[in-house]
Amino acid sequence: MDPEIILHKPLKEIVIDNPIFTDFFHSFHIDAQEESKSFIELMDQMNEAFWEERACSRQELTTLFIEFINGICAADSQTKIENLDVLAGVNKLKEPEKCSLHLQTGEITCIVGPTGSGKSRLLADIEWLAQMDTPTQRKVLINGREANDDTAALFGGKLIAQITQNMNFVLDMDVENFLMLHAQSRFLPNAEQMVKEVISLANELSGEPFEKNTAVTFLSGGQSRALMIADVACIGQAPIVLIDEIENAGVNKKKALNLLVNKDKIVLMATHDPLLILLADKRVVIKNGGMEKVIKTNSLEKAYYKELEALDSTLQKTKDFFRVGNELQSGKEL
Ligand SMILES: Nc1ncnc2c1ncn2[C@@H]1O[C@H](COP(=O)(O)OP(=O)(O)OP(=O)(O)O)[C@@H](O)[C@H]1O
Repeated sequence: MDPEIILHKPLKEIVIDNPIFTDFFHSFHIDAQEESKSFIELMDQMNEAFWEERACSRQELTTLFIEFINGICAADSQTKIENLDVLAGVNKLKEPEKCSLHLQTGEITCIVGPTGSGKSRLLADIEWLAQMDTPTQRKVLINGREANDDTAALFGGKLIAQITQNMNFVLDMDVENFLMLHAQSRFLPNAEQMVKEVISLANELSGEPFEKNTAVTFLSGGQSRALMIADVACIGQAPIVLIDEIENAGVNKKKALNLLVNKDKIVLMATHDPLLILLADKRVVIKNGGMEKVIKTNSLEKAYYKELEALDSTLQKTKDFFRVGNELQSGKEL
């Protein structure tokens, strides 16, 4: 964030990009949300009454604003997640794990392994910011440093978002109000616009569209997951997203992952789905509760993904054909 650029940017864009600036403008009674002038342009047109009311000079306010920008830059560099490491612990037999795991922002990593091998345990260790205090004795590092409650506190409870198969709502509220509540709790100045975007994205991800006034308790499993993914991507600011098996969730998996990765997050996903596995940048193989090896998706696998995608699309078309009550008559319908 360059102060020189911020000083010349329309105020309404500044607060959309970084809502925390709203506080600064608010304390000087400046309505930034509607202001298309830049800070410098605005200062140029202010009269004596403006400065008297605020008990400061143009020079003082500009200095304060630059200090505020620098403060945000310093906080940003502290709270920017670049990578996460899971240092090897032990498997279920208490033998040392064969490898550690390194995750980077903008990358998708899958966790693969047979049922019961320990995929969810690995996600739980990260969610827990394990420090050799779980059965696996793994240690989680964030940006190379031991993660603890203070690390989580730096993000105000927004460090990690989790999306699982068994997500149910118990809230008696419609989709729009639910999202609005979340957006407002994150102080997003463009909450209404963001809520609209989340609903439209969720409807793109889910096979069965829903309305903004649908009660969240009425959403199907797939619709809930689609809503959660769109919410995590757009409103939630967590830089680390853990996903436990979305393969049967009734969402457009590829779109969902692209959406999350475009927002520059670390995405780690336990899955049995070969499409998701090949869509990822790499995968960690779990055996007997231990990390066995990390495999980078190679070019052959990436090419094979295309073949698999064509098969998957045929399967999807077939599912859609039968689930709306069609029958095969001539054999040419599909
Ligand atoms: N290294 C370990 N040490 C001790 N217990 C472990 C270890 N890894 C996994 N476990 C335990 O093994 C059990 C099964 O693990 P988990 O539920 O993570 O498997 P999974 O691969 O997610 O299974 P599924 O594919 O069925 O969802 C859990 O009780 C988990 O706590």
